[in-house]
Amino acid sequence: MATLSEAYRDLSLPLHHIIPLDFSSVGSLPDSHAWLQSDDEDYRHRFSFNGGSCSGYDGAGLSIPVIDLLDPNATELIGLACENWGAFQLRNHGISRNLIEEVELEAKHLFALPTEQKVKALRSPGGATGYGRARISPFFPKYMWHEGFTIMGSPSGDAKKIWPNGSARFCDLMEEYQKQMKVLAEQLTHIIFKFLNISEEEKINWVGSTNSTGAVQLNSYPCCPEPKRAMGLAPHTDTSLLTIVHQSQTTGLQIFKEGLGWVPVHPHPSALVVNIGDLFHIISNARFPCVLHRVTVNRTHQRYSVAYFYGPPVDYVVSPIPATVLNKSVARFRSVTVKEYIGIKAKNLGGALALISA
Ligand SMILES: C=C1C[C@]23C[C@@]1(O)CC[C@H]2[C@@]12CCC[C@@](C)(C(=O)O1)[C@H]2[C@@H]3C(=O)O
Ligand SMILES: O=C(O)CCC(=O)C(=O)O
Ligand SMILES: [Fe+2]
Repeated sequence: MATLSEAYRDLSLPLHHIIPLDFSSVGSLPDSHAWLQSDDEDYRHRFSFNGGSCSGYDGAGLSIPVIDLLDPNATELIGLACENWGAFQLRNHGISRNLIEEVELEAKHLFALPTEQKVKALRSPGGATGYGRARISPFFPKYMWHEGFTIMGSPSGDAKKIWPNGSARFCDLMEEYQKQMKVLAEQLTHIIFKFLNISEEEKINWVGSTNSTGAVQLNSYPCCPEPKRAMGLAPHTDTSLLTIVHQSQTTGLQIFKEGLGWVPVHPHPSALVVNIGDLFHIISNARFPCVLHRVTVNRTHQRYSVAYFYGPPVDYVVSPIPATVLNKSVARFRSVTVKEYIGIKAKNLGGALALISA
């Protein structure tokens, strides 16, 4: 059984799309990081989303729902949020506040290190884990105001390069976080299957298996001298089945909603953000949108987030589930292995779903 890291092995990126800027050494926005509004809009159109205003938001406070996992109607509320928004915020999710705060603190320590120390764990061109720019960097004309650290399973190989004498605490916390996030992701997957009326026979046999895939991405968006012309994380959809995000108390995350434009996802101290990724979009036969999202930056507050990406084993064949196909009478996507889809997405990003449409 291939691993998630192996799925990325042949999808090599040039070093300039991996090495982040030394943000501490610049006092003004370099041209390489100065975006025109059209850079973002052009890209959004390539995802074939129509309507909505890109810059102005007049949604009168509308945003994704905040759902309590202990609510007796949680299944219905979560299912409707997936249909209407492709995302929601989740309270009473069962992950201890202490663990989340400790993981955020480790991320802050890591990103506060001098660049020469962080680049010791630079992601290699054919690698999947370690320090670097977002993988989507080559699809955009400008670089993002962002640095990331990707973890798949034990981060000890990368962490030891940064802290040769003491990486145990970082590693233990990241492993515990992945363990707990996996349980939550499985619980949400079961809830969503129930909402979709997926019967026992159709139930996907990998949920709860050791082969499901998970990855953690620590994200940092440093304070930016010209935030209006910079981009934290460019518009993208996640490749996962679903993604669970903890955001620090600094605004920046926005999701694109037809008719409304870019809608902010305000940090809620006790909530995690859950969003539908491409794989659930395929499985649900497009009943759930895979939500397009981006991150803006600001002048005074460094922003952090911790994203957990959950998906089936990489050899698993993903296709619209018959119960959901019935609703639309025809399957909108052909079958594809997760590994094959990762490869198509790495070459086509927003065009990947169109390339597997049936
Ligand atoms: C499992 C993964 C999803 C991700 C690629 C990765 O291998 C680890 C990093 C993830 C991330 C985080 C920032 C946005 C994103 C599009 C990217 O460039 O790297 C996602 C990737 C994804 O969802 O495809
Ligand atoms: O920083 C955030 O809030 C979102 C991060 C994100 O979209 C990602 O890691 O894929
Ligand atoms: Fe994302």
